[in-house]
Amino acid sequence: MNRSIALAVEPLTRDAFAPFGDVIEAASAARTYAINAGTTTRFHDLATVDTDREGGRPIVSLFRAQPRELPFTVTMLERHPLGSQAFVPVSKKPYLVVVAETPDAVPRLFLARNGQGVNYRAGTWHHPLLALGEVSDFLVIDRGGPGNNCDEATLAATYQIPGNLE
Ligand SMILES: NC(=O)N[C@@H](O)C(=O)O
Ligand code: NI
Repeated sequence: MNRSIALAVEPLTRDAFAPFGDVIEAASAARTYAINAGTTTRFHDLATVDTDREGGRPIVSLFRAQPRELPFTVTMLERHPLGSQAFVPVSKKPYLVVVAETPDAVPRLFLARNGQGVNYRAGTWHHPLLALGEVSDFLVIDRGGPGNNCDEATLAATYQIPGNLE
């Protein structure tokens, strides 16, 4: 059995996540401006929802995720070739994001905190939702429609998410 490779956790930032998609947070807004007579601030255009391929449409769902036990072994990744997929936490609980350029590349492990959301670009290899600590709700914006929109890959190596993420 091959040894499992330890992953180093990185803070989730717009620039670090750029190869994989968007970070949904106020700090990532290209444009921020007051609306509604100054009673509201708009953090504009944080992510691109790309769901129209092959007759798809954007849908909004709620995911209620059970927390994962750490340490956790990453053995598979998935991608959605026909559309983007965004996760916005309803709470401020941290959660984990695992992405990779290809199934053969060493994955990147990001810690999302303080309500940060992510939008996986269509085709981005990622691990299914990894909530931490308690049952966590996420608003999910992704593609509804015909066709296969989920490819899974069993990884040639396995990767360890450590128990202590601090
Ligand atoms: N299966 C499903 O809708 N969820 C996954 O795509 C995920 O990334 O969590
Ligand atoms: Ni997914």
